[in-house]
Amino acid sequence: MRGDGMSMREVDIAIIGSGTAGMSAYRQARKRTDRIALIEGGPFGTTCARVGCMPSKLLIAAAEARHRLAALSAFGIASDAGAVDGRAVMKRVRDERDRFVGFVLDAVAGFDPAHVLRAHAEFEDPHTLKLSPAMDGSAPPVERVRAGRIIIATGSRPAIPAALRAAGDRLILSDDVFDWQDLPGAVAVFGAGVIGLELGQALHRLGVRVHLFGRDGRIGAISDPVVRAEATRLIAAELPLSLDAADVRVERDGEAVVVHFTDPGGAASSERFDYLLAATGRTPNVEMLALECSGLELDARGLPVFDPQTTRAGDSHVFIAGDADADRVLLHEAADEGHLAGEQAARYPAVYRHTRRTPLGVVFSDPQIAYAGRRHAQLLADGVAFAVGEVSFEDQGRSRVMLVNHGLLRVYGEQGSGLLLGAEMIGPQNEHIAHLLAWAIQARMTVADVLQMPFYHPTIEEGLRTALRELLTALGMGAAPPLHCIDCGPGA
Ligand SMILES: Cc1cc2nc3c(=O)[nH]c(=O)nc-3n(C[C@H](O)[C@H](O)[C@H](O)COP(=O)(O)OP(=O)(O)OC[C@H]3O[C@@H](n4cnc5c(N)ncnc54)[C@H](O)[C@@H]3O)c2cc1C
Ligand SMILES: NC(=O)c1ccc[n+]([C@@H]2O[C@H](COP(=O)([O-])OP(=O)(O)OC[C@H]3O[C@@H](n4cnc5c(N)ncnc54)[C@H](O)[C@@H]3O)[C@@H](O)[C@H]2O)c1
Repeated sequence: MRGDGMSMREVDIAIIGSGTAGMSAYRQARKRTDRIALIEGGPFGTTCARVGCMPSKLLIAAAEARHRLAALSAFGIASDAGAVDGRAVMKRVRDERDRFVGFVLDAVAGFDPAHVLRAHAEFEDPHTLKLSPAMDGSAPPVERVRAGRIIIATGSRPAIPAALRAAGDRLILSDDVFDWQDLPGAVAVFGAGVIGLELGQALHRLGVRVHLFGRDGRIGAISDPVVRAEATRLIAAELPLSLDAADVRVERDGEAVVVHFTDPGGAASSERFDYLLAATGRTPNVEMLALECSGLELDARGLPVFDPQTTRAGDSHVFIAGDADADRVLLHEAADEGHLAGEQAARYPAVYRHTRRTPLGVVFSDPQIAYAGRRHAQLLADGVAFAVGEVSFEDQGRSRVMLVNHGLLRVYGEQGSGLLLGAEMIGPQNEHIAHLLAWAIQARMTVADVLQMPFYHPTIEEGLRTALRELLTALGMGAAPPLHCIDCGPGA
């Protein structure tokens, strides 16, 4: 503290944001120094537990439970169950969400209280952070923090296109959904990306009237046009989907939100909803950081230029981790980057490059959308010579047995080396197949190597084997498998 009325705390490392990345950074930095400030301006508990991964999966779990009932008659089982008690559904989502948040709060309570500052932080100069009251109004314990190293772990927030603001107080974000006391009657979901697809389908399956509006034909962050076409077909077969609607206009009519649009056939439509959910992407929380005072080089988006293998911004003493860097905005990547940033900041000026994990992403729609390794668009952009193998799940044995036989998986292998490069897919329980593939790619296995691994019968993984065999043939490294090969087991 300084004695001139300008209170200042001097630390080795200041971490801005105590989400997943910030907490992970704190744990690493704490191993090497006791002079730390972990500064949090919003609520503790992390985006993932409060309004992200966990509550969304709770809502999806309820929706899937009801959806399975619809398949019962096809198995010869009569059921008149399936009435949805919206209040009970949302109570379980909130209760379980609170339980997950409680675990995070317990972890924060275990941190040294002298390290934790409730305040909003922004740069005053490259080594000084100016503190102002936190979101809950609590006054910061000091006015400034002066730090040898600074970690930016400020997360992201929903990006809202101006045109959607016409919905006024009926415009909602994913954050709002998890505090609902009951399910609404009708919701227009804007954005057919990851959040729009997960929440839109879940609400539809819980009996809410949903219309999913996308843009430019994009769906679920899929880059492979063949997989995207299959995903569009499957989702459109279940709920109203407009990925290419033109002249979209939003207006309020009393308590209702009205969406006017022209469908690809040229027909003009208007539809009324209780709410408009904006799921139109997320933007990193950096513009309130006064980065212009940080001395950092910024890119065209105003984000610090950084190295993902060190998390270091340029050759500075500043590190950036999690959604704030807009690089890989996923939970396990935020945790990894926080770990890396904490370790590097503590070691600074000795900074070492680390190999990052193989990319892996899962959209918890049904069927699940997933990717592993390099995506189709990236392979094309990088000019890689690659071949493709694919399998449809329509006739895949185990998928048919379970009546989940929908979707398509495409795997990519490198010409010449036969290395497995990546995959994109929509299909049953594909979260597991995507993991297997990401692990194989990280282990630098060839397609032939993966085919040497055991495949149990009858499993959905046998579908992966079919795609890999086709890929091996397309690479010129193996004979075409016989149609319905019997050593694979029936329906493999
Ligand atoms: C609906 C939804 C579902 C999701 N589902 C999944 C999923 O299934 N799987 C998956 O991998 N990922 C999922 N994600 C993404 C995942 O939640 C994020 O990638 C991850 O939580 C980001 O963590 P973070 O530490 O970067 O940010 P956060 O957890 O948001 O932490 C940032 C913290 O910084 C604080 N802060 C910001 N600015 C300041 C400042 N100036 N001063 C002080 N404090 C500040 C904030 O208050 C916040 O506490 C989902 C996201 C959403 C929204
Ligand atoms: N299962 C998961 O891992 C999971 C779940 C949820 C969120 N997340 C993370 O959160 C991030 C943000 O999710 P998101 O769904 O908001 O972003 P997103 O980038 O996945 O999708 C946003 C979509 O909105 C569309 N869009 C933009 N403006 C529009 C408009 N005016 N009208 C209609 N469509 C419009 C875009 O074309 C895009 O398809 C994801 O990229 C992901 O990394 C992950």
